Amino acid sequence: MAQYVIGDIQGCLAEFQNLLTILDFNPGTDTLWLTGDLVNRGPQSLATLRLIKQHDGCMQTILGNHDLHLLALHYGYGKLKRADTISDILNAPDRKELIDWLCQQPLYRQQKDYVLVHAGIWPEWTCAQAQLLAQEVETVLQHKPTHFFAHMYGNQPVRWNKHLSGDERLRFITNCFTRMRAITDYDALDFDYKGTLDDMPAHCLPWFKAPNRRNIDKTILFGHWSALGLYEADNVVCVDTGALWGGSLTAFNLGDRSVVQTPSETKLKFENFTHKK
Ligand SMILES: Nc1ncnc2c1ncn2[C@@H]1O[C@H](COP(=O)(O)OP(=O)(O)O)[C@@H](O)[C@H]1O
Repeated sequence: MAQYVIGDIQGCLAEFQNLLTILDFNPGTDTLWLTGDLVNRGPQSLATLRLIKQHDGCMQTILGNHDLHLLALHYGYGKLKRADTISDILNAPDRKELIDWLCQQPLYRQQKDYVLVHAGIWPEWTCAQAQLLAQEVETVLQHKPTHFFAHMYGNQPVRWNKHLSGDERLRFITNCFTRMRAITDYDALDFDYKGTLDDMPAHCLPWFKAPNRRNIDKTILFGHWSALGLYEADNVVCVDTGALWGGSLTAFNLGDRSVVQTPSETKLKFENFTHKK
């Protein structure tokens, strides 16, 4: 009856399957929370998405920025980039079923003392408020997807104001849940910084260290920030350890807070190569 949270898979199916084997994952009794970004940049986005959809009772996800990018492309918005590896999904015979299922996934999950989001929660929002704001976006995404994706891309506005309305409000909420890492000058979203905590410029702070942070009554589980890596402090746990970038895929056990990791296939191939040399 174990429950784990697993970081951004991004099409790294081999690492995901290795991790399930090490955990001795039992779909009948165990559950997974996935931090989103199931697809893109990695080698097996289509097979990963199919596997998770097939097990959606025991593998529960939320949406990350790369999942939203895939959905936007399906609805005719955004541009396929050179590094994207999601064309196989867009060309798949079961494209519609996969997209319809993905579009129904939330931005926020909560259970007992844990909350799951892809990137973070805006510091001034309590968990209860964040849950309602996520639902505002989910409602539009599920019922008016074409409208939602027509207005999703963009970095503005960078500050929260409860009077924000319409597409600007939806964009700000979506950007917090799926793209935020650092904030600048205590109250503005920063979209540039992706590096480590040690190298963060003086005018930036990670969202979870903001002095005005109000979502500290629960432990917030998130991914999205591979340079942060496994981070467990400040009432947050980051489990994105860069499976895609030669790091590892991480599972964090919500019962005893133990950690299991499996190295990325890229790293294994490199080590075998240098070993043979
Ligand atoms: N609101 C948005 N504005 C801009 N890009 C977005 C937005 N939502 C999703 N995306 C997608 O997020 C991805 C951003 O990639 P990148 O900046 O490299 O982030 P990451 O570090 O998560 O890979 C792109 O695929 C982009 O299309």
